[in-house]
Amino acid sequence: SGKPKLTYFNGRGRMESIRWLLAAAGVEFEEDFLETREQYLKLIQDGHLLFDQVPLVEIDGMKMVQTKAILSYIAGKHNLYGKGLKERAFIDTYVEGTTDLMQMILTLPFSPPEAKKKNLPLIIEKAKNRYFPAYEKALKQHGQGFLVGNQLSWADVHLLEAILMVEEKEPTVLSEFPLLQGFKTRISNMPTIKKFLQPGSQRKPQPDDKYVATVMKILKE
Ligand SMILES: N[C@@H](CCC(=O)N[C@@H](CS(=O)(=O)O)C(=O)NCC(=O)O)C(=O)O
Repeated sequence: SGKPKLTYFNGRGRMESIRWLLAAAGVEFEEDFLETREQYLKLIQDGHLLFDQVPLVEIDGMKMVQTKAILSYIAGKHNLYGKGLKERAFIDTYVEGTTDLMQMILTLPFSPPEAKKKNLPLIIEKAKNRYFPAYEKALKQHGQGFLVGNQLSWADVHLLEAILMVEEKEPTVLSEFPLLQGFKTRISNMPTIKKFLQPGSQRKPQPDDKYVATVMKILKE
């Protein structure tokens, strides 16, 4: 069908940033949800998972794995990777920061209850005192509507995803960051992103116990 095909569990995990970026680029995609360990083992036996891991994205005749490689490919293909080496370097830097922040949140549901209780406040503290101040400063210094250059990039999409994810845990997290508040409104209202934020889109809900149990069952972790 020509549309990229995403193979992953029916939940956010590492694949959610790929859904965001494809949606922001206005690219329709199909999804294959892993529900059983047999499905996962068959992908491995058929030689589709280079490192026996998902996300798997079939795109342009390639079976891509490794989330960052997939995201970079999509960003490069859809003009979301800036203009030139320096803009791309800034985008990579900003994306690594939001990756570090989102990775903390991603692992929460798979942590034991006492770790969850301890780590959530630490994540909010890092968001408020390390990550969001950095992006507030970046927006202030760049003085444009976007983090890099004068157009939407992978960095903007990734930061919006991270802001919404932290707000799900702490709704007032942007109260000290006026530029990020404006950024959130501006980027959320871009047509392709606005559409992805509407109910009924392929955006996934927060992970619940069922999701965690399914992933553990499939991966036997
Ligand atoms: N660096 C890889 C890591 C992928 C990864 O660890 N995937 C997990 C599933 S999840 O963490 O995304 O939920 C997996 O397939 N684990 C199976 C295994 O590592 O044997 C990426 O970014 O894609």
